[in-house]
Amino acid sequence: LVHPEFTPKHVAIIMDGHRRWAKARGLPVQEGHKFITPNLKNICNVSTKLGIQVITAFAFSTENWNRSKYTTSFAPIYEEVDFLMKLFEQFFEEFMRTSSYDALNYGGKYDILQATKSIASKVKDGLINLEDINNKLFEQELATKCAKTPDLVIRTGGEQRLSNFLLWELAYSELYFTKTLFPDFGEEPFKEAILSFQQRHRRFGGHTY
Ligand SMILES: CC(C)CCOP(=O)(O)OP(=O)(O)O
Ligand SMILES: [Mg+2]
Repeated sequence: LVHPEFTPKHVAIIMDGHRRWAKARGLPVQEGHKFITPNLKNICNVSTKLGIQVITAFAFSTENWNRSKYTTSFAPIYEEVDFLMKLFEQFFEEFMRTSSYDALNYGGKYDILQATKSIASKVKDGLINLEDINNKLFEQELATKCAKTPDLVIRTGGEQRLSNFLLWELAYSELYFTKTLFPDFGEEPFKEAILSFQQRHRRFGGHTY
């Protein structure tokens, strides 16, 4: 990697392409999802070596609840979702000690709306004044607390969209899209994303060349 001093401190990852990977091999979709834990573990280990402090992985969105829902006479069955939830339980058991955290049942618009409602009710109750509302106060109301905005967001699987992920936090993050499906997203493709970041010229809307 060139310029190690320009390594991003916070990398967000939209893990995508699990089902396509499985279908291309004639496997059940769960075989694609199974790569979440080992690949994230690998990415966290590589990140530690590179000096990346935080990994935020988009693991399950508020919209993902509608997956493989079919109803029996008793109740809706969420086969794929149940499998993913069990996978996340295993993930948290393995990962509680690292600084990676998972965006689970997360939606950017939902988070912005709940922060807005919380602030509005505090203004109504006289706890804060309108003139107190600024970026810092708003960010404290977000579930993510906007602790550290991602320097880089990577999306695997070929799509080039944010899918309602970290809509406030990604204001000036560098975007990196790769066709590589997440099950194939190992150390080398991850390092290619970091190398691409290191060659960017971030201006944050400010100074010109
Ligand atoms: C829920 C999420 C981690 C799964 C990401 O992969 P995916 O199921 O969207 O896979 P496809 O984009 O290939 O359908
Ligand atoms: Mg997908």
